[in-house]
Amino acid sequence: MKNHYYSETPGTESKRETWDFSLNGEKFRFTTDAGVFSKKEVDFGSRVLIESFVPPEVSGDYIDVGCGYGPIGLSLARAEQDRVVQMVDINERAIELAKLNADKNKVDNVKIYKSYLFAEVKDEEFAAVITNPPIRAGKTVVHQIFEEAYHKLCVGGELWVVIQKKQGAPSAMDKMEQLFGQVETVAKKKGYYILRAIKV
Ligand SMILES: C[S@@+](CC[C@H](N)C(=O)[O-])C[C@H]1O[C@@H](n2cnc3c(N)ncnc32)[C@H](O)[C@@H]1O
Repeated sequence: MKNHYYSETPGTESKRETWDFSLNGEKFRFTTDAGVFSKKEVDFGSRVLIESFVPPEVSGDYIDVGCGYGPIGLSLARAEQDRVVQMVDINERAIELAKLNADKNKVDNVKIYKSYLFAEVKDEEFAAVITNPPIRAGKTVVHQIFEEAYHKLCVGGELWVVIQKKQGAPSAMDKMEQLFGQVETVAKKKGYYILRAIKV
């Protein structure tokens, strides 16, 4: 468990790298490290999610669950500076990097902290829950994110998920439909599905 990207404290020796990356036409400089997800470049699925995302009509904060070193949350926060984007992850090294990356990229409208799923999240009534979920943590954890997201969203709030077909997109869709009463495939690219469910 220790060396997986979803460990609380990665056992692997730190080996930080810094690189530039454009997301939705905005330039970012990210520092990543051994023991965090997709450390060489922004994950393709996360990129498709960022590019497909359409802000919900309702006002309120967003939360990026399993934020890693921060590409999704920071990109959404830069795009919508009148909202606060909360970013949580279980991996302490990822949280440290997400804070550093927020600072270096001058993104202030974020609140970044360690949390097992929503365990430390005190706020309710989010306008959007966005996640590239930790598939390797297992289906139970992924589906738990959807369940807790439903309770943490305001009416009109939206759950946005990126998931590969081969990593469980069909069962994710079933679970989201069960909880929200509907689910929509907003985009499909190279086997990655972008799913959205609205709390009505
Ligand atoms: C697929 S990665 C996505 C990371 C990041 N959002 C990105 O786009 O690069 C999933 C993330 O979920 C985190 N994670 C795993 N289990 C978790 C849990 N129980 N609670 C919170 N985060 C968790 C992992 O540490 C990892 O950073």
